[in-house]
Amino acid sequence: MKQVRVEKITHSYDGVRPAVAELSFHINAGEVLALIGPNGAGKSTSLRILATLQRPDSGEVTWDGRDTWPVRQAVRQRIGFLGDGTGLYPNMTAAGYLRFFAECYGLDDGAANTRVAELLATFKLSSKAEARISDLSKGMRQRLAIARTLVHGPELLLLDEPADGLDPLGRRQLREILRGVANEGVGIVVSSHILRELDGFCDAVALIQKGALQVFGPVEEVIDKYEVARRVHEVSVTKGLQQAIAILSAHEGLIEEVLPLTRDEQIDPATADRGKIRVRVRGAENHAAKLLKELVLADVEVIALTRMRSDLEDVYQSIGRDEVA
Ligand SMILES: Nc1ncnc2c1ncn2[C@@H]1O[C@H](COP(=O)(O)OP(=O)(O)OP(=O)(O)O)[C@@H](O)[C@H]1O
Repeated sequence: MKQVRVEKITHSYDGVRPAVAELSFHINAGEVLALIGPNGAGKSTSLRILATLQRPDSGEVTWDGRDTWPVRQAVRQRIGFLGDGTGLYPNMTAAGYLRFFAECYGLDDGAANTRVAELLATFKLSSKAEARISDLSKGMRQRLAIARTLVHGPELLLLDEPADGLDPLGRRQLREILRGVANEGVGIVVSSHILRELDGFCDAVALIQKGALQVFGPVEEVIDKYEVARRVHEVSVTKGLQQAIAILSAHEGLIEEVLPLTRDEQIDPATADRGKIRVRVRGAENHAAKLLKELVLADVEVIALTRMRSDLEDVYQSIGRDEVA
């Protein structure tokens, strides 16, 4: 497939309140689309409809312009789907589990063994091939569940909250793996209610809220459209706070907050010598670097300068939503 389009899908489970309403977005081959929204926004419903597991009340999902519902059996062969829960069998070995699915998809012994070995290697599970699933860590189990969705070489991968519960290292590994899968031409839709999980690795983003689309487009366009021109940074100062406030006010004029360095401290922002300043910094990262240099040259003791929010979080803030973590 080249492009999958969700065209004005509306679906209600109770016939009263729509779980998704007039939702439209698309995914191109080789792209990662982040489907973001708070709990209950309609992400899982959208993914199930995309997977042809549920028929929308109205609207359609098309593959290269053709409605998928009449040909759903064939389309399902071309989709990898990870829904709520991993669907792992705890008593199987990692390799046995993948081989089982490879056989379900009709691969012969030789092809199945090759595919299983490839997937175990891609998902960094080769050393655990003969380990029982119940003995794997959460991150490994999650990787195995995703590996299973790729056994049959799908063209579209639909993953419902795949990063849920993974630690930062697990999330980074997952991103790298999915980026690699997308680079081979697979279109990927990943849902999450946590913006930070998906920032920096998806190509396009669809933000949904109460079943309705708020924003859709390539990440860069969305960021430009919502004029995320100023990024919130936190400057931690152990000496020279007033000097730092003066410099940052003169340059940026947008100090959001002055806070104590630690929770136990109480400070008066007008007189304190140490503290944290939250400031909206204009433009690219190198602008922050220039400010840092100026602070240091003015003898301000800066112990850290950290970006507080990701670009997508700033987009979300600028459309006035706060339900996404
Ligand atoms: N099988 C179902 N029967 C009845 N209502 C449902 C069903 N599945 C979802 N809903 C309702 O549809 C709406 C959208 O739910 P959905 O699971 O698609 O959202 P979500 O964004 O995936 O949420 P979460 O992040 O909590 O998984 C919610 O109001 C939910 O209660």
